[in-house]
Amino acid sequence: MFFCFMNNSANFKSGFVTIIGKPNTGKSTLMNLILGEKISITSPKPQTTRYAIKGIWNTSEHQIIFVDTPGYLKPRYELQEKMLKIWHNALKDVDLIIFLTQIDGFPTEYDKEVLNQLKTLKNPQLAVFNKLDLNPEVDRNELVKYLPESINEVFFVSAKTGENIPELMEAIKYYIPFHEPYYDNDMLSDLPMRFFAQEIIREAIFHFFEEEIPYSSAVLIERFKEFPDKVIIDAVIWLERESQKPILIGKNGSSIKKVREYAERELTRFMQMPVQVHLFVKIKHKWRKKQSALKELGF
Ligand SMILES: Nc1nc2c(ncn2[C@@H]2O[C@H](COP(=O)(O)OP(=O)(O)OP(=O)(O)O)[C@@H](O)[C@H]2O)c(=O)[nH]1
Repeated sequence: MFFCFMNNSANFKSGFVTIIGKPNTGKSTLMNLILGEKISITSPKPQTTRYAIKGIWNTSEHQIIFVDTPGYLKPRYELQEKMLKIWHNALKDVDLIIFLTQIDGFPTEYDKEVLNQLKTLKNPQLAVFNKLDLNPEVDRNELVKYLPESINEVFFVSAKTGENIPELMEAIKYYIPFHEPYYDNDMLSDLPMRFFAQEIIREAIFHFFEEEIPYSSAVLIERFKEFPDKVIIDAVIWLERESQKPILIGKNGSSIKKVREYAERELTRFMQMPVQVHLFVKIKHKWRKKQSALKELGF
């Protein structure tokens, strides 16, 4: 972690914001929109975010650090237990909690459970109803009735079209305390590039495959070598069963080639230099259910 004290904390604001809510409500999309850079993965399938990812929003007067938490869910197996722990940790000690939900179907049992947890917390809280573009005529008063008193302000936005996002961004700045910046101000994230490489490869797998393969895959970067003119990355994709291997690889390697090409394109764009990705597929039997395997894979 880098600290820098160039700014006078008397008028500089800095703090931590966590975005919580049901999977697939648009947490990653919202954070990427605010930060103006793609640093957390997005996909139309739920639960693609397994980590608390920090992204940093720097302005001349603010430094706001976002923790993009996994969707809250009741643990069913070992991996989800870990995700729930990450979720709880992300709530502790943050300066602002953004409860993100989508207008359609609100309040789900899920929303009610999360809002019940929020009631007990003292941090400032914003409720954000996303996907306004899909329900522009919604009766807002009807929805607001379900919110607890712990919520300070309510916003109706579209992370897709950007509607009402500037107003939300102003509110975020307002609730952040006066404090010197926590990080060097040209940093977008304190996560190493190899973490992004891992996430982008996972995103590619979510993009090209159905249900079973993405949820059974873990990606581990084995080599990340930076040269003056390019970056070379070797990554292993761990699957749970032998039978999944031919699916991921595809006929004559056609499917895994798509994953590789997607990852190379996205990483080249992000790192602004050519990136070569080499992928290897291996099996770790039922890794999602084994404590030791989860540890080895970095969970
Ligand atoms: N129409 C519409 N779609 C949106 C909006 N915001 C996000 N989406 C879509 O909703 C899907 C889920 O978005 P994500 O940002 O991945 O959701 P998330 O909450 O981070 O999901 P998890 O990682 O599963 O927790 C994607 O297909 C987005 O493109 C919005 O304002 N309007």
